[in-house]
Amino acid sequence: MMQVNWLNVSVPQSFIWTIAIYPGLGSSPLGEPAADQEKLDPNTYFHENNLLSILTTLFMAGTDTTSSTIRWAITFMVLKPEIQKRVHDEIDKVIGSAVPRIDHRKDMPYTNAIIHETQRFANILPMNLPRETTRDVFFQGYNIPKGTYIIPLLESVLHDETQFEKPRSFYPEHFLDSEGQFVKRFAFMPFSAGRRVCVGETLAKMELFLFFTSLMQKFTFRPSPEINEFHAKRATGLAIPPISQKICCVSRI
Ligand code: HEM
Repeated sequence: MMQVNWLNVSVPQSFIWTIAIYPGLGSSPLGEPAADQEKLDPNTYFHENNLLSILTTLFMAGTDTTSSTIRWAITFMVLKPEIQKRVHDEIDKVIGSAVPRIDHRKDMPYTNAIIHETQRFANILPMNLPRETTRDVFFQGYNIPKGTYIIPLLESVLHDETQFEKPRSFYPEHFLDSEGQFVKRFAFMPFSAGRRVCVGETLAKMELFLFFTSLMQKFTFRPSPEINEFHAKRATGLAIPPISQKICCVSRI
């Protein structure tokens, strides 16, 4: 409650604040009559069980996915030193020694293409998330009864040969036009699509750009001399990372 002295209580300060503190102050964020007792009822939105559940979901959905993608990006840089060099060149030209910012992205089509191609090719959530129909559905000639489990395989779009020239290769040109400018692809759906699309998509895209460029700005990645052959093999997990392999991070500074 210390915060209340200096916060403007009519302006929600954060998600946690909105659910955990605001309703107790006298009115809900929606301007409805407040309810301290609402916070005590486990069936209401403002109960702390709900807050805990939402935050756990955000952490679970938001950490492994992003870190697995970064691990794939580094793996591809180790395997493709000529591509790594082009990313380094673009970082040196656009960012230099500054701290990477999200507004650098629009001037970095090659790096942006690498991140998109990493997500497309690595396909870290091939089984997506299972969903269930809430009513009978007729879709593309099929009757799908209410209560059917649906597992939309993202590979069917991410590796679709009618959509990508070289679906089974790491090929950044999938996201570049003939002028070297970044191009969006309709079939790029690592975050799925529709009403249940990943709620963290925008945050994840910002994180991927900032983490990847920060790492690449500071290091050159090479296979460790201790290992004979470096692979892009899939490990297991919900968000599938590459297998663990030793690499050398050579400082560029
Ligand atoms: C590279 C990073 C990420 C990828 C590839 C990814 C991908 C996905 C996919 C495919 C889904 C399922 C969508 C569907 O069922 O159709 C999903 C759901 C979800 N994602 Fe992400 N995600 C990423 C990062 C994040 C981040 C950073 C957050 C939040 C901090 C997040 C939060 C969620 C949540 C809460 C759901 C469940 C949404 C729902 O059930 O309606 N994700 N994500």
